[in-house]
Amino acid sequence: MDLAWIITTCLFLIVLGLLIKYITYMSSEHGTFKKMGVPSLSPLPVFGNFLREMRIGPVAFQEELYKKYNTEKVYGYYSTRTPVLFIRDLDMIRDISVKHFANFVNRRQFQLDEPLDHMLSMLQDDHWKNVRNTVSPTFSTGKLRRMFHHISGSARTLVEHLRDKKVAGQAVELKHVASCYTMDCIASTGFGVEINSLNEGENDFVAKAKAIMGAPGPVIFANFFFPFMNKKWDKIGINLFAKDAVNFFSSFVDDALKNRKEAANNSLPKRNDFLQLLLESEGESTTDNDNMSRDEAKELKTASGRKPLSHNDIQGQAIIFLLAGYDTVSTVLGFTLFLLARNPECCKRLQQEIDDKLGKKTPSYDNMQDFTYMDMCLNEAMRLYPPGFQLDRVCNEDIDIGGVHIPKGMVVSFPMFAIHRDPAIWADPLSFDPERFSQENKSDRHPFAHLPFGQGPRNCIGMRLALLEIKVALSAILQEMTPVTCSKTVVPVRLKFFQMVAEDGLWVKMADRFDQ
Ligand code: HEM
Repeated sequence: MDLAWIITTCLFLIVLGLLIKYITYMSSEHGTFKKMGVPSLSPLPVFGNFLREMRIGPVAFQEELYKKYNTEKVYGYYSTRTPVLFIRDLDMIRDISVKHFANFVNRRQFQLDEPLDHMLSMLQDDHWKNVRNTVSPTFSTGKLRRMFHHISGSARTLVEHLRDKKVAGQAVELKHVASCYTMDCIASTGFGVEINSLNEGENDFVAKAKAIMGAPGPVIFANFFFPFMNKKWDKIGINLFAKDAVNFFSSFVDDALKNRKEAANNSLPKRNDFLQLLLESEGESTTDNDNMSRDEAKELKTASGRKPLSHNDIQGQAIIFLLAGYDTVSTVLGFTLFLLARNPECCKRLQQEIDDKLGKKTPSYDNMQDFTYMDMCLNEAMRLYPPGFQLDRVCNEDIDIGGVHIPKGMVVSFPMFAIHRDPAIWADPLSFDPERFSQENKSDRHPFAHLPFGQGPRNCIGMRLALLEIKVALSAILQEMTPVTCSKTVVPVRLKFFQMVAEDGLWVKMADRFDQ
């Protein structure tokens, strides 16, 4: 027999063996839901139901399944190899998020390089508790008050920009202007950097921040199809986030921290931004954190003692501050202004509230707290367009909840977008109606029917900062201008495939309030 033939045959058998092993491994969990007696989509080998999810996009996929299984408490699908249990029942969502939180501390893991794997959203168990405990006080009332002047400065720039557009009679794309405003807020409240992205375009900070935020793209799929690679992507030159941008921020944070320590040693004035607060927050107690209920704070305190944050921990929190606060805040601000333009009666009522509380005064931290109707409008905008449209947790120990046995290791997911538009919960769900959030109407509804910031100890840590940024911008804009629909306005809104972003943009014009 010729040697070349033997080598080719051996190679062929090795490749075939590896392929069979790969297919077997990737399909090995595909019987899970059948065994559990839980209804689910039938999986394809290796892919599970991933192809369908990618063909119609995760938002439409979530809604499709929610409607298909409308009489079930739970149902499943396979995200390539991984079984994902959708929880439709609101009592079960409550129990998983709060009552049985100890069983569901962590989120689904995606393998990220350092320091991204140290971002709070990615951390697990006691490491997460320790970092959350340390970072939480940086979002307390006192700390937000100290950041306030940065936010109101950015809002002034935004209003000036919109005023110019109004005078020129030009249309405005709300997601774009809201993103510039949010970037200015993040740069100043997070890093002590003053930028003016609306008028000055991209500097290094903005360009690198955008590179990190827009980065994962198709490479993220690698995580779904090669889950066993486990942090080895870096070694073969594949980075899920733009490496040079991550390095830029890592050095930026290092330099800033070094300067601040030196300044403190020389008794120079402190800055009032997230990095400074992160430096100071070590040693503070969670009782300073009015971001969460007493029970949640108690839950956090059970962590085994507080440890100082590592270098990677600090870097990770600086980057998550950037990642988690940019698209979310700009999405909510953009959609709220757009929905107000399309619902002039609601806009008028909100302007009346702003006039009553503020008159022509500049918004201050204290008068941001009692805008009841503004809260209702924001809640309604986040119902229709929740930036984090699906939440997940991983079960860390077998447990029975609501008559369903959830095994250890199971990924559970809350279909937030679909719940927020369920006609059985919300009458005429696609209409914008802030009255849904009046005290009376709220008390008639399940408290877990509205989840824009998540719930329980692992909810959004930046909620109060986010709402502050949005409210300051809204009140400053609506004090003197009204968003109105124009020839460029496209309705109904078509959402992009993977994000809570309008495919055709959110176009309006700004009208002078006092000309109408
Ligand atoms: C309107 C704006 C925002 C929305 C709608 C939003 C929404 C969310 C949601 C739904 C989660 C997951 C909660 C869960 O799993 O139960 C989350 C987590 C998180 N958010 Fe936000 N967010 C916003 C703004 C911000 C801002 C401004 C920051 C920081 C500056 C931030 C930082 C975080 C972090 C660090 C986590 C992970 C928390 C943890 O794992 O302990 N978010 N957010």
